[in-house]
Amino acid sequence: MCSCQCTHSADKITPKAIEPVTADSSDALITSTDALHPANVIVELCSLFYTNNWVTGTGGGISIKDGNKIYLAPSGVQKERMKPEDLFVLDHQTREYLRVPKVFKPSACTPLFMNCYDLRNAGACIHTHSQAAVMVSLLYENEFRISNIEQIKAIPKGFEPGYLSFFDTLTIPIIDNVAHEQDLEIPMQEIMKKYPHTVAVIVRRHGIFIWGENIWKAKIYNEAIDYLLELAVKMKGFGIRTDGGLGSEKRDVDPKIYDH
Ligand SMILES: CSC[C@@H](O)[C@@H](O)C(=O)COP(=O)(O)O
Ligand SMILES: [Zn+2]
Repeated sequence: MCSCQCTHSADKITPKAIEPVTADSSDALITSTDALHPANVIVELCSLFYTNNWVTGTGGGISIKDGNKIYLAPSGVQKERMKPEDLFVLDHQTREYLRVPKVFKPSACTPLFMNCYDLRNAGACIHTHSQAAVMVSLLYENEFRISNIEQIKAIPKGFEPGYLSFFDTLTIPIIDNVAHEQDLEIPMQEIMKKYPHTVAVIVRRHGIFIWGENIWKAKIYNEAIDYLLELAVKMKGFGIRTDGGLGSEKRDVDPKIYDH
């Protein structure tokens, strides 16, 4: 019975909202002298990615999962100035915040990072506003495909253990952007189910989401994929095919003509 003495069954009672945990009482979650603590790694990598032009102007974000705890960069933060105390910590099972920073709101990327944890059992997710990803999303329609480039070998096959070979084709799906980033949650889930082997999703005119078993794998995938995206844009500029074929690509000034 519920507390109002009515006949509602207890299992239909909405759980009482847990009081938000203040930053003061939960600083231990993000305070460590260990450079490999997730809070310190997120700060380090956000700063590094800023210098690569991947997360400038507050765009993009990084999240790391450590056991049941999910560490998230906050919304609207200048990534190169971010500190461990700016981070959110979320309990994966209960979806309750274990820690909220004093000033920042949760990132709009949060539901998209949760997609990676829920659907792929990822250990970390990276979102960048890479210009190469944006350019590729304008040059390819539904998929980015590239083959016969050495750097492909840094990307996992996905369908079985091991990495792609030089002659394999790396395929990354592209979805359309929406007005509010959190509304990408369902389209991203759908494309992740349609491409069960991919470690990344490109969002047209926006950027890219990349995940991995842990943050260091995700970092490698992000660097390797961005290298391939940037290279593909240059290759297309010279009319060179990205599928490994030797012939020139048909050049067309109509931006509606996409590669296949
Ligand atoms: C430059 S604003 C970019 C945001 O709308 C969003 O795309 C993004 O990547 C970061 O969202 P945020 O809520 O600031 O973590
Ligand atoms: Zn974004």
